[in-house]
Amino acid sequence: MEIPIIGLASDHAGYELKEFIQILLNDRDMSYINYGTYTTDSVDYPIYGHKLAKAFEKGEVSVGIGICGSGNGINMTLNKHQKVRSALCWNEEIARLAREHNNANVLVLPARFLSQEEAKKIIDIFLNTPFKRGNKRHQQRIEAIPLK
Ligand SMILES: O=C(CO)[C@H](O)[C@H](O)[C@H](O)COP(=O)(O)O
Repeated sequence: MEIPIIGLASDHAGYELKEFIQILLNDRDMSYINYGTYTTDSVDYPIYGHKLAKAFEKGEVSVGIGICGSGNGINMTLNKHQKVRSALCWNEEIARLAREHNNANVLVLPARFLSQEEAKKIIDIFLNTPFKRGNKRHQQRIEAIPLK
């Protein structure tokens, strides 16, 4: 089984949650690369969303976690990239569906609207739920997303 390398990216609003996530991943001996931001100074989320998406497209990481205040800005940025299916998840059920139905490869968290404990549960669901690979309708819909 492929051991995932997780790419992390956030703006200033997501910095603290990203720090927490790194502790969580360290505790679990999981590999990750942090693409910034590296301080709480105000920055623009597109810079970090594009960094994470490019790393994903180059194969440096096989799954991503993006974070900003509401989640919307970094999610919009990530989804501009053809190979990325980024899902904004604010509870466990949305995270489970993002994997089972959408085969999302990047999880986006809204840092200003989640506790660390909620984020931890969402991350666990996202990383451990498989796509319903044999399901024709979900597969067809995913294949129809990219612009031809
Ligand atoms: O893109 C966003 C909103 O859709 C993110 O939540 C940003 O983190 C947020 O806009 C940052 O806000 P700030 O007032 O500059 O801290």
